[in-house]
Amino acid sequence: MSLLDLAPVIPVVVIDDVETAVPLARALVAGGLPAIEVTLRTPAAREAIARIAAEVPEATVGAGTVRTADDISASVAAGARFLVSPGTTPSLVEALEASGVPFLPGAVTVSEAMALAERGIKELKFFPAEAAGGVTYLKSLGGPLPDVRFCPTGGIRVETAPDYLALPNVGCVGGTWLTPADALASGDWARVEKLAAEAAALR
Ligand SMILES: O=C(O)C(=O)C[C@H](O)[C@H](O)COP(=O)(O)O
Repeated sequence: MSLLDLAPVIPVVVIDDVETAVPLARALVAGGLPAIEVTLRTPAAREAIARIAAEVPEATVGAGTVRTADDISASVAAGARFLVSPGTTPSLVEALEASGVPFLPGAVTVSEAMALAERGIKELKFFPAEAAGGVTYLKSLGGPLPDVRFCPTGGIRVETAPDYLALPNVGCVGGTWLTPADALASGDWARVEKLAAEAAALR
């Protein structure tokens, strides 16, 4: 099954305290969102991926903010089952292809999407979605590139997600709104589960 079809929303999570990783993942899964993207933006990220992979088998945990070949090897070694990059460089795409796990490379322009499609990569992250043109822009890409599907991420919230999900070239959306920093800090897993359930029902 494709990464874009696991759930209508991929939660993008920024984990500062590794102790929150497992309860956070459990709350997201309980709410109905099994695919979880842990961004490599914090020092705790790698260990967080490892703990979720080991202790929450119902989750499909992946790494986000993947920028280098080292990010890829460290993430896969930690247990990441998919990889997401904010953008794409020639060396990064080669390393993603060699990683052995599914991946969503970032693209915004028609040329970036065409270059990836030329290599047979037709499931992409569209980042930063809102800032780059949002629903209108993605709808336009669907004309000339109907075979390329996207996971738009960046600035999307529960109120705007349905407009993206209604597009034929959108498989799912990504976002941080399901895991507010204050809920993580206070361990309010019931709130995270509720936000996840609301998102899981979007499609
Ligand atoms: O870290 C990455 O790899 C990114 O590409 C950026 C994230 O996907 C966005 O920061 C999502 O954040 P929100 O806009 O708050 O939903």
